[in-house]
Amino acid sequence: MTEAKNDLSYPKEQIKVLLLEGIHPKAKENFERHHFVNIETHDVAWSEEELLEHIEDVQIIGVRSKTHLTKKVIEKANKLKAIGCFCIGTNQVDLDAAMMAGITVFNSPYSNTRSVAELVIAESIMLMRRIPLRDKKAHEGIWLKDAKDSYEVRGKKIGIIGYGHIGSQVSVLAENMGFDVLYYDIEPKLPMGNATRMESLDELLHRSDIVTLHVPATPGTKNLIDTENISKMKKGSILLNLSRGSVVDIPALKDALESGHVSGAGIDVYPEEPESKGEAFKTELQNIPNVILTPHIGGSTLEAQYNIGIDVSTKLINLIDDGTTVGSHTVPPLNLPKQKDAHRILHIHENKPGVLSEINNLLSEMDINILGQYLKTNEHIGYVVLDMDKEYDDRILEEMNKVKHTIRTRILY
Ligand SMILES: NC(=O)C1=CN([C@@H]2O[C@H](COP(=O)(O)OP(=O)(O)OC[C@H]3O[C@@H](n4cnc5c(N)ncnc54)[C@H](O)[C@@H]3O)[C@@H](O)[C@H]2O)C=CC1
Ligand SMILES: O=C(O)C(=O)COP(=O)(O)O
Repeated sequence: MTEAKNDLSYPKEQIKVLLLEGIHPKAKENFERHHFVNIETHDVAWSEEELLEHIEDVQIIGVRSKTHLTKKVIEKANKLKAIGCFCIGTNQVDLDAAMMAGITVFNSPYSNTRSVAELVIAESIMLMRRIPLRDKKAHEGIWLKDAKDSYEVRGKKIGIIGYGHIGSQVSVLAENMGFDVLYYDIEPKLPMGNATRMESLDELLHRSDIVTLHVPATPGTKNLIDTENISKMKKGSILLNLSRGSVVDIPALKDALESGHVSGAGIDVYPEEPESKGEAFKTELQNIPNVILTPHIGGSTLEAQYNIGIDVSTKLINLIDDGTTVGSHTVPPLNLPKQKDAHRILHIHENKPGVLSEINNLLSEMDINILGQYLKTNEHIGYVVLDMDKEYDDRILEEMNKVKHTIRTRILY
């Protein structure tokens, strides 16, 4: 067990906020409006070495999809209270390490959903009409006017793999465009509109004219679309991947595009992606006809980035101000009322028997009256919040920290 960490409710100017990867300025503005002053921003992602060098004084870090917060970084981040993923994916953070260090991790689960879904529809039409080739030729001064291999999307089958926030939003837009929508998810999901749930991935692959991926990066989705599954796709069908680079086996897709088994692809995410804007980029899919390659910009619209900036910074500010963890992927989610005439103890501990009774005994021995008590646990850790009506006394923090299995204690006063 690591040593428990103490945090007092100290002035906000001492809280260092580090925002990486060009997070929208609205986030910084929001922190400033809430009296945070020590905010450092950078337009690029940081490497593990850079993080290891600077993470020790950081209390709040904001990243997008490129900065990897590994176990090694988290173990060095002694003061870190919270990580904000200013995006949907959280796979760039070692969530288990963060949880066991009592670090709250937030993301923005809906703010760029629509942006991704719109791009899926746009690319579906562009690829069904073989626009990449005709666009290239027109730029080269060649008038390629014909209807060869060009189809409407109306009446075609779009197969959505992963029917979560983005997949179901694609479903609604696609149906409105006249697509016949099929979907497959490992969880039971109700259909939107007239969409049809497929019993198996195989069934979806066999039936779809366009297959679009909207699953997270997990061990279960690694190379989900490999040679075997590509061979189950309809001849001449199209593949879209705007989810994560790990989901598609790129050499297998390249072979299928070259053989014509897959007639087009829209790829936004790659197994290896450059860290920052303007860097060189290489993929085996370059210069293959009817392939749209985009630099991981599915969620990159001004609307989405603005909304994400406000959403995640607000969650981080609420955590600091009153301990609220709603939306957390690590510390159990608690929605807390504002403190009123009380000090608040926030205690994160390993979820082992006896912790709560030890805390309650301790408080009663110290003659502390509890005005409100809130608790949420998950399989590994517990989060208990106690409002007390007593003058703040340094000993409380010290004693709370001695409670067995304590990970972190913070007091707001
Ligand atoms: N290109 C970009 O800029 C963006 C990419 N993304 C990616 O899109 C992913 C999906 O986002 P959301 O829809 O918001 O996530 P979500 O969590 O709402 O939905 C994911 C769905 O995938 C399902 N799923 C998981 N494993 C599966 C499997 N093996 N087969 C079938 N279904 C499976 C889940 O049950 C869930 O319903 C994110 O995890 C992120 O990686 C998200 C936003 C922007
Ligand atoms: O929201 C996500 O998961 C994304 O993939 C978008 O990532 P980004 O913020 O553009 O680095």
